[in-house]
Amino acid sequence: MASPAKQTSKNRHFGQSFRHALAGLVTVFRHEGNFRRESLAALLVFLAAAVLRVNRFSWLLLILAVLLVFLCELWNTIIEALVDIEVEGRYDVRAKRIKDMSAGAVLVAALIAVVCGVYVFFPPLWHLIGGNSWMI
Ligand SMILES: Nc1ncnc2c1ncn2[C@@H]1O[C@H](COP(=O)(O)OP(=O)(O)OP(=O)(O)O)[C@@H](O)[C@H]1O
Repeated sequence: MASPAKQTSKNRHFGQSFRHALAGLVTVFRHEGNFRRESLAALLVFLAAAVLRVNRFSWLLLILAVLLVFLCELWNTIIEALVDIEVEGRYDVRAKRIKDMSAGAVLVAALIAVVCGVYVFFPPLWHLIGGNSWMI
């Protein structure tokens, strides 16, 4: 997925832009342990959804929740990289604040994903263990 050597000019066509965007995703996947863990968690969530045969709306909810977490993790990685370029390894209290707020955004996205997961999986799991139907 290597890009043309040392390009700094604008991409000339959609294919080139798309290739660079894909290279960006591969870079995040290779270098960010959190992104890999979240990808694994997403796979398990989709596997559980398939096994429990959840409905179309639940699939939509799960896919959007997973994409939201990926998006926030991507932005978090971008912000960390920009901060690191700026401070060049020095301790800076503003760098700490920016990185911590950025990580906070990922946490909020993860909480939204957990709420979606509970909404989707609680009823079928409750049904599976024979719980009372008035609960759901
Ligand atoms: N230059 C800096 N100045 C001050 N604090 C910093 C600096 N760099 C990092 N930190 C602090 O250290 C923490 C870890 O920074 P690092 O860049 O390693 O993030 P990370 O481990 O990749 O985070 P995440 O788990 O969100 O991906 C930050 O959340 C921040 O609190």
